[in-house]
Order: sequence, then structure tokens, then C-alpha cells
Amino acid sequence: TRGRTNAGPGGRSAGMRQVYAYGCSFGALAEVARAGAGPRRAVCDLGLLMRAVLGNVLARLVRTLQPHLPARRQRRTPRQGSARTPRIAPGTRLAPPPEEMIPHLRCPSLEHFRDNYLIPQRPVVLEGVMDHWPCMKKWSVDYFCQVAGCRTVPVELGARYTDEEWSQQLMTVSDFIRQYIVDENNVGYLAQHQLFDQIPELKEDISIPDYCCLGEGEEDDITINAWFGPGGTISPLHQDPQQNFLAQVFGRKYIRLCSPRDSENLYPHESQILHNTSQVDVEDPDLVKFPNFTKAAFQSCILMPGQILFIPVKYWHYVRSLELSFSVSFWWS
Ligand SMILES: O=C(O)CCC(=O)C(=O)O
Ligand SMILES: [Fe+2]
Repeated sequence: TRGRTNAGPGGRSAGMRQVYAYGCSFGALAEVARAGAGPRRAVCDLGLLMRAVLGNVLARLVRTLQPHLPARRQRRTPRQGSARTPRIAPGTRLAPPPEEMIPHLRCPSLEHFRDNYLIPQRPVVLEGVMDHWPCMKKWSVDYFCQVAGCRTVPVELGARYTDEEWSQQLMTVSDFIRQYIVDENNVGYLAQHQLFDQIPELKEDISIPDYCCLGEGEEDDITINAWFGPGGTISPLHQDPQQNFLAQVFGRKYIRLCSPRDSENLYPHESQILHNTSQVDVEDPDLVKFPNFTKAAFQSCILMPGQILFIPVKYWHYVRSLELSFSVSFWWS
């Protein structure tokens, strides 16, 4: 979850979803009704959407209240001008942390994946696992218009969910496509949405990876999210509480990972809501403000169509789409 609401990026966490759900249900209902969906679908969309959009209201609430709350002890960020502020000559170029390649593997056996990646909690890119999923041939912008055009979905507006101007809006899939996919001047992200519960027809085009059976949880408890957007969407560096298979259907994504063992070098936000999100802009880090960021060890990849990235529990991840992209994530335990 991101600054989003389940456990993902800041805007995306469990508590936020709840508060948001209570606070926004009337607004969501009005939106859905306005969108003109049939009454049964509208009720179904509403339940799903409340979970997705609520994070927004809570985030705003926190931002509004934060200046009025007593100052917290700053553990990680040295105060400007304090003795601990690093002395760096103006113009000195600070080196960002180096990146290592994430290993790639073709259809490993269940045992091999379990012993070498799941148990030691190491990321890996799996190839050849989703080649035969129908989505690989079927899915396109036109197809989504046909199958889901009139359905209402939550869309994130603004570069990052951590930005002041970030917001979420409910709109139909066809409006989203018209405004943010066809028109390349705007960035909108249909992010972290349980589209496959909303539109079961689309679920037939994907499969739950067999490796999920290595977890202790039930298959029914796996959360499947859709991530659909143009090039340039960014999920800031964050961690989620479950194992994740991030499956890339079309488009490429640049992804950087960092172990939870490095959390102290990543300067998580101090607020409860964004505690799973780093304050550092991974691709343009302020190393004066966040000097220990250089100590963090990163692994990265460009996730290509047909590849599935295993992100272990609580592993930090940063994601930027390089072009029109559709990913499906499976959060499992
Ligand atoms: O693809 C993205 O933008 C973010 C995906 C993510 O954070 C997740 O699957 O947990
Ligand atoms: Fe995530």
C-alpha cells in the first residue's frame, strides 16, 4: 500500500481506509449515482471504492492538523544549523547509493523458490510464469473501454501520493482513459484498486501464481490489485505488510528495492499514516537532509511485460512507469 490505503504507499493504509470509508461514503455514493451506473453495480462499486478513496481524506486531515500538534522529538533528521548538520561545501556532488541488479529466474520449482527466495526473503524477477495468462494477448486500452468503460474507479491525481497537491477522484474507466491515457499531458493513476472483484470477467484473464501456495494464508485472502496508468506514474518508496507478486502485463516499470534491514537509512515519515513511506525522493535524494540515505543498499530492475517481481514482506519499493503500463499485484501471506 502506498500513502494510499492498505499498507502501501503513504496515501494507502488500513486505518486510513476505515476512517475514509466512514467519512466519504456519501460523497462516493453521489459520485457513483452521478456516473449513472446501474443500481446494483453502483452499490458494488461503492463498497470497493470506499476502501480505495478514503485514504485521501485522512491524509488531508493529518496535513491540516500536523502544524497544530506538539512537535515530536526528531530522531532521524538533524535540525538545520545544529552541530550534527553535515558540513558540505556548496556545489559538492554527493553520490547516491549504488544499485545492484535483481536476479532473474525462469519458472523455478516451488522448492527452489521457497528455499532460495521466500525463506531468506530475497527479491527475484520470475519469467515464463504468466506467459499463458489470457491478459497477455487480450488486454488493451480498447478492451478496457469495452469491458469496463462505464464502471466507476478511483484515480490518483498528482505525481506522488506524498505530494501536497495529491488527490483521488472517482470517474468512469472511459473518462480515465480519455483524460489520462489518450491525453498524454496529464498524469492520473488507477492505482491499488481491486478491479477484479469489481469486474469478475477480468479475473478470468489472470491466474494466482502457484508460488502463493507456499504461504500459510488462504487463497481467498489474497488481495489482487490493478495498477493502470500512463508513463510517469510514481509510487514513492514504501513498504507493505504482505508478500507481493507484482505482475507486469504491458509497459515497463523502473523499480528500486531496499531491504527492511535498511529502514533506518530511509527516513520513514514520522506520522502514523505515512510511517510505511520514506521521506526521500529516491531518484533525486536530498542528501543534506537525509545523509544516511547513501548507506542504504538498493537493488533495481526494469520490469518488462511477462515478468513477475517477488517483493518480500516489508521490502521497500519505489516504482516509476516508463510508458503506458498495466500491472497486477498479488498480496499474499
Ligand atoms: O506499481 C506501482 O506503482 C506500485 C505497486 C505497489 O506498490 C505494490 O504492488 O505494492
Ligand atoms: Fe506497494
